[in-house]
Amino acid sequence: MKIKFSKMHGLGNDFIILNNIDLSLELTTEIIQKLSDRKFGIGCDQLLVVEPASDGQSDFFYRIYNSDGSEAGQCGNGARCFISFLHLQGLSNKSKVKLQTNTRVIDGQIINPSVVEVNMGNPDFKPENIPLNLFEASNYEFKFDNQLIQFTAASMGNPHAVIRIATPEILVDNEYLTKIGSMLQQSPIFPESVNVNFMFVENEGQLRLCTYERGSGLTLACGSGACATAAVAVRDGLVRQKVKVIMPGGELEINWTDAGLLMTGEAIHVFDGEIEI
Ligand SMILES: N[C@H](CCC[C@H](N)C(=O)O)C(=O)O
Repeated sequence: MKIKFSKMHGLGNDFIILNNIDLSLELTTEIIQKLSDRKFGIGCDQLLVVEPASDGQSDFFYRIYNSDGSEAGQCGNGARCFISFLHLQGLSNKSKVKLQTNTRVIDGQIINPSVVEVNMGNPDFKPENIPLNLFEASNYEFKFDNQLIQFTAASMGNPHAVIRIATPEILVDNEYLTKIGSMLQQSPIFPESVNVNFMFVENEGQLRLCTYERGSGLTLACGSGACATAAVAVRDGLVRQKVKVIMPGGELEINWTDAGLLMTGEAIHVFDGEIEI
């Protein structure tokens, strides 16, 4: 079966986007892994699928798969590209769009053809909603190479752990990030695994972030990670409510308003294609 796709990215966090509004596509884990494979397929961090909404209030269902085939409840950079895709494909001409995921409903707005703002909602710090098998606390700690490492946890509709690092050099030590990230992901305290965010606070208006994502590993940017990290930093009094989050692939503006965490950033169309599945 031949299928059409769009390739898009937000700050180098890259996506294959498919239109499955008629629910004709049978996307097995094997097909998702093959499409996501950067050698044998098209290649992406996440595969995003347009489906009809089922909640009676949203415009579309926004389904999210990681490159390993696992399904996720949120993808911030992907949401901006998904909304831009809806316009590029003529699936919507509304400047404001409501999206249903399997964990949350989010509202997005086209600012211009390559910039989208999404209200990602509020963080949920309750361990049972992350999920995290620990008692409620603002900080948790674990041992790594005889070093005590602290983290906090929040859900943005997908699970996030946030580790504050002392020097920005750690953000380019991919071996260290991968070791810690995969260790936390495999820990029984995160029964649904976790996206691991490494945060360096530059000043009260700027954070640096690198994320070891659940199901995709190190990515160039993570929108839901930027939101979870900004929320933790604001809650801990480290930054102002409106903060620039700088990641290897670029930067996002995160503004924690009374309405929720507003994430504004690019949504870039790279190419369209067809592939046999
Ligand atoms: N890149 C995404 C994160 C995908 C989340 C996924 N890795 C998971 O929760 O399993 C973002 O921009 O928010």
